[in-house]
Parts: sequence; C-alpha cells; structure tokens
Amino acid sequence: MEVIILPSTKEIGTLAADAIEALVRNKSNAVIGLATGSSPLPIYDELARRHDEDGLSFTGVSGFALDEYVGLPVGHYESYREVIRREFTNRVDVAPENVHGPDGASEDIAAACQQYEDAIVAAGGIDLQILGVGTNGHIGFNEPGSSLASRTRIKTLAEQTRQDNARFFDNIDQVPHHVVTQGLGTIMDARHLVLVATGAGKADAVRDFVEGPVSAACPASILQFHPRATVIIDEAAASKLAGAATYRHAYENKPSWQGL
Ligand SMILES: N[C@@H]1[C@@H](O)[C@H](O)[C@@H](COP(=O)(O)O)O[C@@H]1O
Repeated sequence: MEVIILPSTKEIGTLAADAIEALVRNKSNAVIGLATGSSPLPIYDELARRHDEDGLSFTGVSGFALDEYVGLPVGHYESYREVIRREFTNRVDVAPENVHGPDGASEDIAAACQQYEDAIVAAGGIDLQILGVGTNGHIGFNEPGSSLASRTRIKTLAEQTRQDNARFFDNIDQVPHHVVTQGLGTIMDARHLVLVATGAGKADAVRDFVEGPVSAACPASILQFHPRATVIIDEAAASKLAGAATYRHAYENKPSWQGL
C-alpha cells in the first residue's frame, strides 16, 4: 500500500485523475470502478475538465459502480446509478451502455448480483477501482463484519452509515436500510485500487485501515493485502497515522508516484 498525503482535495483529485488518464490513454477499452460519496467528486470534476479542455476521451471505456441502494425507485435522484451519471459519465463521452451498476430494484437480487459479477468478468475485470471510505471503515457498502472474501450481494446498512448518508436525503427515514454492493473479494480483484479520503472525520478510519490489523471489523483494511493499492489523503485524514512522516517522506522523494 502506498500512502500519499497532499495539501488539498483539488490536488488529490488531480493525482487520482492522473492515474485514470494514464490508464485510459494506454488502454482505450479500460474498465474503471466508480464510487459515489463526496470524496471522489474532485476526481470526476478533473476528468470532466480534461475531457473538455484536453480531449481526453472515454469512448471505449466501461464503468462499473461499486454499490446501489435497494428500494429507491428507478431514476431516484439519490440512486447511485443517477449520481454516477450526473457527477461523471454524462459529463464525458463514455457510451451510456458501457456504464453498469448493481441492480437494487431486481425481483431476484441474488441472481442480479451474480449477473453483475459475470458482467465485470466479461468486460475483462476492473483495471482501476476508485474508492472512498466510510467513517466506520466500510468500502463500497461492505460494513464492519463483512466477509473479507465476499462477492456482490445484499447488505444491511449500519446505523452509522445511514446517519452519515442522511445528508443526501430530506431526513434519515428516507435512507434505505438495504443495499447491494460489490464484495470485498470483488473489489480485491481490481488490478489497481485508488482510495481517496479527506477531513478529520476520516482520521480514525484511515488510521485503522492503514496501520491496524487486517480485520472484518475494518473492511478497508483488506487493502493491505492488495498488490497495488494507492491511498491518497489530506493532512486532516492523515492526522492519526503514526507513520505519517514516513509516508510523506517516501512520496516526496519519488519523482512520480508508482502505486506501490
Ligand atoms: N457507499 C458509499 C461509499 O462508497 C463511500 O466511500 C462512503 C463515504 O462517502 P464520503 O466520501 O461522502 O464520505 O459513502 C457511501 O457509504
């Protein structure tokens, strides 16, 4: 795992966008794993800017969302399918049919989850997965207690997560209790994981998953087992890391990040 500490969300977005641009320019049919939440928004803003101003094209690219609420009507403003469209894919030239998300409205959720796994494999697997982290250490919607080998499936949200996400709804009663999410095993199959986190509210989660034990109690800690995981955070999110100085030193002494 490589930990990179940067001064601002803008610089974090720029660096993550660099990784995605390098991938897309090298592999025109690249497969990108897309995350929701507020943390990845600067990445999407920067990619949209590069699309508009630098001609960065996504025409052959596919996107797979990490997760989705169960129970929201199709087209609901806060459904992750809509969020991904609004925040990223509608702003660039990704073909709409190449944008996929787990189906939270299916009559047969288990079958839909299996189809989603199959679709990722059929696309050649995810080249680069964007991730945020929940205040309780979740990635996607893999809440504490999730199997470290889990695949796409239905999960019940932790109360903490419903409270954290209530800001996107009129009130907490509107936040669904259930979700479908890529599993930790699914996420670990991606060839490069890029996790972004900012703010003091993430400092405990960042300390736990970067320096704590690998444990289902902190799902993001599974990144410690990934051969290519890049964690890009600001000073506030890094504030509880015992090794912050070492990580900063390691990055500043490299000519460019290498995704170690
Ligand atoms: N399912 C998403 C996660 O993928 C995301 O990482 C998390 C953190 O969101 P934020 O970046 O807004 O703090 O929120 C949601 O629960």
